Amino acid sequence: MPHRNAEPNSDRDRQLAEIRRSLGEKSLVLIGLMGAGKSAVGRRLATSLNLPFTDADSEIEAAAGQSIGEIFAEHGEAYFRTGERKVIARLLENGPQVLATGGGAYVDPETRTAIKEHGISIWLKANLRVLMKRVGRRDNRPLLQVDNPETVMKRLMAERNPVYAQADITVESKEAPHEVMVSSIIDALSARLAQESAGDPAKAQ
Ligand SMILES: Nc1ncnc2c1ncn2[C@@H]1O[C@H](COP(=O)(O)OP(=O)(O)O)[C@@H](O)[C@H]1O
Ligand SMILES: O=C(O)C1=C[C@@H](OP(=O)(O)O)[C@@H](O)[C@H](O)C1
Ligand SMILES: [Mg+2]
Repeated sequence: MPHRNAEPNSDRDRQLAEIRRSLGEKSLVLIGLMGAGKSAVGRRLATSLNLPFTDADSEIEAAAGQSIGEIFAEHGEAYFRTGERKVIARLLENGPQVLATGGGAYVDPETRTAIKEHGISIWLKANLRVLMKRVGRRDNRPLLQVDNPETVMKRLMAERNPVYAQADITVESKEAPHEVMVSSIIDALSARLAQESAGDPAKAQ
């Protein structure tokens, strides 16, 4: 029954078009801890919204001509953070897009201010068990190349979660297919837009 199938699709299309329109030149910026799904889910979110996708870590690697691991090993974390700050400031000029940041980016006050100015931030919030399960698959995160990565992750959660909580939108990153995460993000964005257009004073701060 083409008519019955067409209705939900066009509703979805309208929802996606409304999000794109409301963004203007702003970027959707994914923040959260290592393993939250910023890169993997961000890429699919961009496809759904028909927006370009950018991964800040890949851009840092391209600018440096080195992998994140090499940058940390050869120059140290402070050098990486300086590059990250510069690269994200540059990338934020290219909206609209979906921008996946590395886990430490939003914790930097300058980068956080730039994201607030040029983006809508989305915190993918996951619990320790989910994060550890996901980061265990690859060894490309220098901060976790230690004897007890779970201790480091716990410390980072304690330090960073209160900062991530400043995000415009929080979406729980659960054990669900990537596409389910994309739908949750799109619904959360739509709900926020609806609140904004209704002039919710809680959103005017
Ligand atoms: N919702 C999800 N369900 C299952 N696996 C996921 C989900 N989100 C991300 N992953 C997987 O977890 C790993 C880490 O995800 P990634 O996007 O690299 O995280 P981040 O960029 O936030 O560090 C990848 O293998 C990714 O495919
Ligand atoms: O949390 C962090 O400080 C980091 C997260 C990594 O990105 P992901 O969050 O995409 O893994 C990467 O930027 C670097 O290893 C440092
Ligand atoms: Mg990533």
